[in-house]
Amino acid sequence: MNWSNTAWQTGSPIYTQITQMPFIRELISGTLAPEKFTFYIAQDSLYLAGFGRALSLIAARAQHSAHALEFMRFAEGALMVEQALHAGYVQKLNIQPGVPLSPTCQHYTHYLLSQAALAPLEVAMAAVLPCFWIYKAVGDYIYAKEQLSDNPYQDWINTYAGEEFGQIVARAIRVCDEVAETCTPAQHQAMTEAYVTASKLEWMFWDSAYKLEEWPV
Ligand SMILES: Cc1ncc(C[n+]2csc(CCO)c2C)c(N)n1
Repeated sequence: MNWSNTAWQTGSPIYTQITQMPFIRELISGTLAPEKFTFYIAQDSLYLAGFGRALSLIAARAQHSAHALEFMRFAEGALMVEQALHAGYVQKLNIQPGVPLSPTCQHYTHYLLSQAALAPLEVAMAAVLPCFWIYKAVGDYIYAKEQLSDNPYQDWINTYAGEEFGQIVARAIRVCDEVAETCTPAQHQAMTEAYVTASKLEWMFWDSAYKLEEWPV
């Protein structure tokens, strides 16, 4: 069995819980409070800036040039989405520059950056995989469930359910599996642990937007 099959099976309860979160249910029904969506977009823009750099670090550390190139493209994709958010939503929603990272956004972004810089390469690759894979699955889930023709969040919903994003995700899974083929069972275990941790942080990211999370002090 590929490593990615084990990872998906291990992380699937977290994926299922994400689909049942109020943020996702209300995105589907179009009833999500605008300030929660705005909070999410502002934090996601900050997240993507860090995520793109984490992907670049992994690209620099990759053993094979083909894998380095893939991660460079992923990094470019993340930063392009960040720029597109700026050009579109950040202006439309009047998000002010200088918004601080929420505690969860800080935790998630810096977890990925530290894994990308310091963890064994295969673990770093596994840590960034839920950002691709869980997002794709959640995007498809929302797209399939959503019934409104005038959902105010339709543009966002279309971004991640598309075929183009599906191909990027498939490539990220393939690189992880190619690297995992050369790894020991102990290394597979460490990869799966990083995958599950990042999956939990995906859950927390949605939760923090729903709660409009603030620093306690
Ligand atoms: C918290 C959070 N997690 C994942 C994504 C999804 N995502 C955005 S860019 C990109 C890679 C493109 O090469 C992926 C997978 C997100 N937006 N926000």
